[in-house]
Amino acid sequence: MNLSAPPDTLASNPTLAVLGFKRQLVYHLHFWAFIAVAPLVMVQWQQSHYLLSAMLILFCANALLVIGFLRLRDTYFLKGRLFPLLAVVCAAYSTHINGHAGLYWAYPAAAALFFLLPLREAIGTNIVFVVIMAVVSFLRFPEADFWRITFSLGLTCLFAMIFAWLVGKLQQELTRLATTDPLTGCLNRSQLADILNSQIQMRERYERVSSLILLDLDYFKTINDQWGHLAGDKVLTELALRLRKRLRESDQLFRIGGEEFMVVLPETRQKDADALAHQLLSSVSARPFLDDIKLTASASVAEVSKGETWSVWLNRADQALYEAKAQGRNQVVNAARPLPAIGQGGRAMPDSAAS
Ligand SMILES: Nc1nc2c(ncn2[C@@H]2O[C@H](COP(=O)(O)OP(=O)(O)OP(=O)(O)O)[C@@H](O)[C@H]2O)c(=O)[nH]1
Repeated sequence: MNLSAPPDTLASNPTLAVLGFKRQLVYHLHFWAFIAVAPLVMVQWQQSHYLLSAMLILFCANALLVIGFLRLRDTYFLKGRLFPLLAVVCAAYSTHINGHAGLYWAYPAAAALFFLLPLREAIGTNIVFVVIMAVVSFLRFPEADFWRITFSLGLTCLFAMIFAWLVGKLQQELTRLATTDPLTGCLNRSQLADILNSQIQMRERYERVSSLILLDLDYFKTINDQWGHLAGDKVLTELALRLRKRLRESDQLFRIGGEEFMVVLPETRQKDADALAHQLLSSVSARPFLDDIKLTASASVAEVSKGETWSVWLNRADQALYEAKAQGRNQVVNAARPLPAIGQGGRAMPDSAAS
């Protein structure tokens, strides 16, 4: 059996990258725990500690299953629940029968729990663990040792908890930075394919139809030229605020280019998306930006069609936006619906002809 780590492949988006790192962490923890514990099965057996030996066999079997499932099925066997349970029970029982020789295993076990379980579960499990170890130490060792063990194990848990909490925060912050545009706080292109694909799946599986709107400011270059880049930035920030104000919580707002935005509207038909696009354009033109910068925008609307890929869907919207610009700007154009595929390729049909 090949026990090397699963291959590192480049993740297609930041969320998948974080999941990939977690997978590697779980894999390595189980792998090295297996290497460390497997010889102890024999040692405990030779010392006639059959129950402990059986528990360690279970621990090793679980480690092998987790490693195997990660490699072969890309899933996390029992979500790692057996590792903490067995580690806690084995460490406590081993301390009870082996004294200090068993106690040493409590420290790596306590730290490992923070990397395998969600933070709250790890804290709860470690509290139970420290209490069990305190009881075992109280029964097994002199009082001075009981205090030393309880406090040193408690401190180990505390340090591991702080570290795991900070790593979790760092992961969240890095994911946020990698998936959002720093100027406007909108989503950036990194998750665009995944989010459009999930809407396509809703369409294919449940007939739940989504639409998207592309919105692009008109003659934005002149704003930069006339008022400066900083004013241009402020206009973009205010635009994102105005758009967000009009959208629902479930809608997703992307900044996909300099002054181009995209809104993904789950469970929204073309007709409703078109009405919303008109309202968004009104929210741009109704009031000047930064008190006296008057602006308009152009938009396109595209409802997802059966069988199309996200790039075809986005491309149809792009073409319609191009038309809105070409037809004089400050207007909404509905994307052409694709014709049903004949043989290899279907051609797009204008919306008016489709309806
Ligand atoms: N201030 C600012 N300007 C940006 C940013 N990103 C892109 N731009 C500018 O946006 C302008 C886009 O210009 P064009 O693509 O010609 O589009 P436009 O002037 O809006 O013209 P139409 O789209 O054809 O109506 C360029 O001048 C870019 O420099 C940004 O983050 N901040």
